[in-house]
Amino acid sequence: MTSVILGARSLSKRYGAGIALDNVDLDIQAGESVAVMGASGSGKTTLLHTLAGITIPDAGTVSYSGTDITALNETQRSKLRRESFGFVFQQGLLIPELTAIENVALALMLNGVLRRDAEAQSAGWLAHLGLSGMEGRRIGELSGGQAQRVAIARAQVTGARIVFADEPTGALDSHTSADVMTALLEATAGRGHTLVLVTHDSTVASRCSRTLYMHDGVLSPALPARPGAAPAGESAGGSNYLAGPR
Ligand SMILES: Nc1ncnc2c1ncn2[C@@H]1O[C@H](COP(=O)(O)OP(=O)(O)OP(=O)(O)O)[C@@H](O)[C@H]1O
Repeated sequence: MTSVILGARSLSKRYGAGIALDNVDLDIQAGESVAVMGASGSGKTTLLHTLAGITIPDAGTVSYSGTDITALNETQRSKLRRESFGFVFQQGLLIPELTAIENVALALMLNGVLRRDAEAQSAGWLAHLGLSGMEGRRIGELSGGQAQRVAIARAQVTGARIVFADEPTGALDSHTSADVMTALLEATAGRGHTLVLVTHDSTVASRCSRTLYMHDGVLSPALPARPGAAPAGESAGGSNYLAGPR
């Protein structure tokens, strides 16, 4: 038995004359790890942000556990993001002035957890991710891979059912990248949670249970045969519907 946790229907998004999402349909099952690959500018980040309720599509819907998040107002969407989603981005989301444990605990404190309890839970996650003894270091005092593990701890400490990761290993060497992917997969799909990640790295994508490709805003389960060709698997005039594994 499968359960769709995140579903997109007929998503379209334009920026001026450019099309970032072109009639995208997608179902993601709980517990899946889905990698989205594709050329620069093909629409991967726009898709990730739209699925996460950060960007509102021009047309189409995104439903999370049966709720149409495109119909929620900004306050409701921020609450949903805070409580149910986690984010691991290549840069920008960790606060450099705070220590590792403060960065993780902040996610809980924003949900009303008292600092002492928040830090206790955060210490558990940091230890789980191999960062014992580094709780008091500021982000700049950590390596790239250690900082990404702090970001994974922060994304998971609230019990997020879906983690969205944009190039989570983009700045890391291949060894550290493999370690971060192991941590990210264990913290998400390993616990029955869901991971949606954007990557340019086919080795990273191969660690996920499914890889999708963006090409000029069109989502496909297979690489386009050649630049400019219609993505394989998409019949002429057919639907771009991508169901998860059954
Ligand atoms: N806020 C924005 N304003 C204008 N155009 C945008 C905006 N965000 C994205 N775009 C455009 O939409 C298209 C898709 O961008 P997006 O960032 O989703 O691509 P991407 O596949 O993630 O690229 P990359 O791999 O380089 O990060 C690009 O042509 C981009 O220039």
